[in-house]
Amino acid sequence: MPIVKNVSRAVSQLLQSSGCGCGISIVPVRCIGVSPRQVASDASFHSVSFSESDHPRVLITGGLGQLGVGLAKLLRKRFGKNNVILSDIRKPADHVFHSGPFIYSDILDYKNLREIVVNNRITWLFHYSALLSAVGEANVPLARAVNITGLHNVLDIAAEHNLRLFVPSTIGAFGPTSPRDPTPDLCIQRPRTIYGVSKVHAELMGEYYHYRYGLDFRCLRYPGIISADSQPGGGTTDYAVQIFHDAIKTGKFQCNLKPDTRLPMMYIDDCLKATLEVMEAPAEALTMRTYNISAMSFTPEELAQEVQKHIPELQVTYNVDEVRQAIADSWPMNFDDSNARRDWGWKHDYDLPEQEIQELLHVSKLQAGVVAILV
Ligand SMILES: NC(=O)C1=CN([C@@H]2O[C@H](COP(=O)(O)OP(=O)(O)OC[C@H]3O[C@@H](n4cnc5c(N)ncnc54)[C@H](O)[C@@H]3O)[C@@H](O)[C@H]2O)C=CC1
Ligand SMILES: CC(=O)[C@H](N)C(=O)O
Repeated sequence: MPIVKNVSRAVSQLLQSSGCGCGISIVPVRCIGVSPRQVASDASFHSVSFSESDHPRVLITGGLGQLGVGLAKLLRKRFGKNNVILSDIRKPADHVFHSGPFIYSDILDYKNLREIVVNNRITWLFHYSALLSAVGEANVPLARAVNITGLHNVLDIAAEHNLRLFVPSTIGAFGPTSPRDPTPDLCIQRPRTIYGVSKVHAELMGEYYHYRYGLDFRCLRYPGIISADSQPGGGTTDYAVQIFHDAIKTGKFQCNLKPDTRLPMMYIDDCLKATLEVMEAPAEALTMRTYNISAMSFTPEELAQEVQKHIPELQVTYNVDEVRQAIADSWPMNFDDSNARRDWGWKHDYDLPEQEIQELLHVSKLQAGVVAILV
């Protein structure tokens, strides 16, 4: 399974593209929906949600976080710019606002969400809104509202309007009593964070709606996701993103986890690829509705060593955050994703060492850029 060498390609990619802030603008939406929730007790939604010859009409909730903008970019390439609507409760950066449709949507506002789905003839919904593990522990009532009540709104609207629904779960859906190395799809799940509890709830509710109402619910348990052009949203695995930003900006990085804390991780391109692939997979290929996906697994110390190959002057220190450390110690160290590989052909790209010559060329370009920034 994944060793630190496997991180090479992702590290190179991340360091190359590191940077990017968030500018902003606003698009208010009136709330005019009035009818009550309508999931009939005998409802059945087994038909496909759009004509196979058409592109899906996509809505992404919580789209301005670490993952949503990249997902929109990928989906717009595939389905057309105007078929993919990003939404959030925050103002989008200028470049995001100008890159395709954006709309305000608070997932706690059921009527507004339904209005958006109806008016835009949405057929696929990617539900990204959430409070992540560390910020969730800091504000449990809000995490409960967004991650659980918000999910209920999304599930009802998806069932009512026959949507194909993707909800990401996480390595955080497991806990200290789960097998940790590796963690299979089906095993004991007793997480000890509100984030983890809400994600187990999402997995179970989505599957229940699938079997009870025929909702086309699809769910992947993501590892910690590393990216360079988007900021992490307050999770336990954030260090693995922050190190790239700090390495480029200051040449110093203070890690809030112990150096030997091993967690499953994935480069963002692999994560988004998997998300699109599972949504496009024929229903008959899916023997389950919730799958682990895996790529690599490393510790802060191993990642730091890898980054130092590109930026030897990077100084790494450790100042452990007890809350995050306790969370990390209860999470999987390696993820077993053999079911995803078997059922719908999941295969990650970012773990193979690059051809030596490519790497050398890449590194020298990279070092030139880094020196220019640091001087
Ligand atoms: N980034 C990661 O490493 C991982 C992410 N995931 C899941 O993927 C999804 C996306 O993750 P990230 O982009 O990293 O999250 P993030 O925390 O960066 O972004 C979440 C977004 O949700 C929005 N949001 C909060 N309250 C909302 C509300 N009431 N209505 C609408 N939007 C609201 C926030 O404004 C934010 O832009 C989440 O569900 C997360 O649990 C799962 C595993 C790993
Ligand atoms: C792994 C996740 O779900 C997220 N990045 C977090 O650390 O909370």
